[in-house]
Amino acid sequence: CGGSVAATSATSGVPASLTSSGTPPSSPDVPTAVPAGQPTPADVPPEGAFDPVLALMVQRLDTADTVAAAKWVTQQPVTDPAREAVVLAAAPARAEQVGADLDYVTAVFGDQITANKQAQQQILDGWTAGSGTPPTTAPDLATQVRPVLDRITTDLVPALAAVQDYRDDSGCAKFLADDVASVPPPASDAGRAALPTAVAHLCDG
Ligand SMILES: O=C(O)C(=O)C[C@]1(C(=O)O)C=C[C@@H](O)C=C1
Repeated sequence: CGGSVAATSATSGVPASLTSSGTPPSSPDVPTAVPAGQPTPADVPPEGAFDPVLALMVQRLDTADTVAAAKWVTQQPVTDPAREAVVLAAAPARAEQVGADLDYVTAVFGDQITANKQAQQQILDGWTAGSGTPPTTAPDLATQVRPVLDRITTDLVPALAAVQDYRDDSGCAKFLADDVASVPPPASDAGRAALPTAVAHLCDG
């Protein structure tokens, strides 16, 4: 017999399920619950809401010169994972004390460390490149510098608790940008360059 390979007859089963769709929903003459056409004003934090947070972030960035000096003199790398773990444990511990949001505090402190490293690196790169005079002495990191950072943690966490409810405001990012531009900035070029990193997670949107 002829060995035909292809099926030749149309299947008799008709896909009936596709034939009954396609009726559009009736046009919506039903009244809507929310009046249309009203622009929603942006939810904006109160004036100066982020000022205490920003002041502490600036203080923290202002430590970068001293931290960098200590690292230059003792020839330590910028990144100290063990110390980062200490900072990133202390911040949520403080958050639990003051009722701050743990995820918010952790995200913001991650940014503080990144920003501090960014500033330190810029300062160290400058010394390496021969701009400015590198230090020959520096305060001790463990006994003189890190206690300052620890004190800032103690203060920054409750300051974050005070603003955490504004982070979802539709006007948060714009308001924050204006606030950042209006507060006294970090003292050094490196600190000023790192400030956007420090504030990166203050607003969600
Ligand atoms: O304590 C240090 O050694 C710092 O450089 C400061 C800091 C911080 O921002 O807390 C930044 C980078 C290090 O990896 C650890 C901590």
